[in-house]
Amino acid sequence: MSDISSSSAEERTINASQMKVSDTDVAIDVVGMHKWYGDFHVLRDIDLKVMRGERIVVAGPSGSGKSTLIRCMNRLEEHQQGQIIVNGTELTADLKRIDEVRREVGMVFQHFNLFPHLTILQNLTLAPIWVRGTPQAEAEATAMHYLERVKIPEQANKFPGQLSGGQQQRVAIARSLCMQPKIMLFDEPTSALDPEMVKEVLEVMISLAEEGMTMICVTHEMGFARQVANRVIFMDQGQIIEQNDPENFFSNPQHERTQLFLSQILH
Ligand SMILES: Nc1ncnc2c1ncn2[C@@H]1O[C@H](COP(=O)(O)OP(=O)(O)OP(=O)(O)O)[C@@H](O)[C@H]1O
Repeated sequence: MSDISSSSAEERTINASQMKVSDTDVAIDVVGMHKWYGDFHVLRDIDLKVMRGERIVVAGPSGSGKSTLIRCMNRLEEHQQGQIIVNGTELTADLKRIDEVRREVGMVFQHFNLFPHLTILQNLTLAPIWVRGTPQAEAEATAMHYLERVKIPEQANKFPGQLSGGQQQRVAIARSLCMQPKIMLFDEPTSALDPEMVKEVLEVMISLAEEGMTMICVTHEMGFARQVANRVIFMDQGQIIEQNDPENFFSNPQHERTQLFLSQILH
């Protein structure tokens, strides 16, 4: 397995100019969006346009609303004001399409959320068979393809508890890929992992980025942000207060809250 840390930035940095995106090629459009938990105004006037093929890292202090924002993008959480348009569907307006939207938007969580009593193969084929109606043999072939893709085909018949955390997270990524999503949301996918397992999960995410997957990642992995993101978004107290390409974001943060955050995590 290649060593991310020893790869040069030139080898790994993905050229933003290679992305073929235009104003009409919007994957997710969040417009004037607000969300409350009871009386608590958790997201305030969020505007965010994500183009197809973009790789966005969402950074910010604990409690700033990062997870809530991406959970709103596949309606795991409901917003109360404004619009979230995913692949052309406004999430509150067209509830009938919500299942379809969820299939187009894969999500990987901090805790892998695998069913412990099912084998890896069964975890991967469950939704394709029962949600999509895919024949079992086809679902299993697809599952094996994606297990190869995340480099653990030999684990297919084991149970989640027999795998390391890094392997379980790779299974969770493969499970999302089995639904052939157009967009992948990652909510701190490496936070629950031991340090030595972080790299193997980041490598899978990097390869997805290299293949052009639209990705929005909440992560504290600033090395990943530098290497892979073409935009870093900084949230504070429910607002996006700064966004920039990684080079400028890290070298020249504009907002004092961003400067403080970076000084705390990078030193
Ligand atoms: N279901 C909920 N009900 C009420 N408040 C919630 C709920 N979920 C999150 N919150 C609160 O909303 C705020 C934003 O939470 P969120 O998890 O989005 O932040 P975050 O930036 O992802 O934080 P972290 O980096 O610690 O995961 C926090 O103050 C949190 O306590």
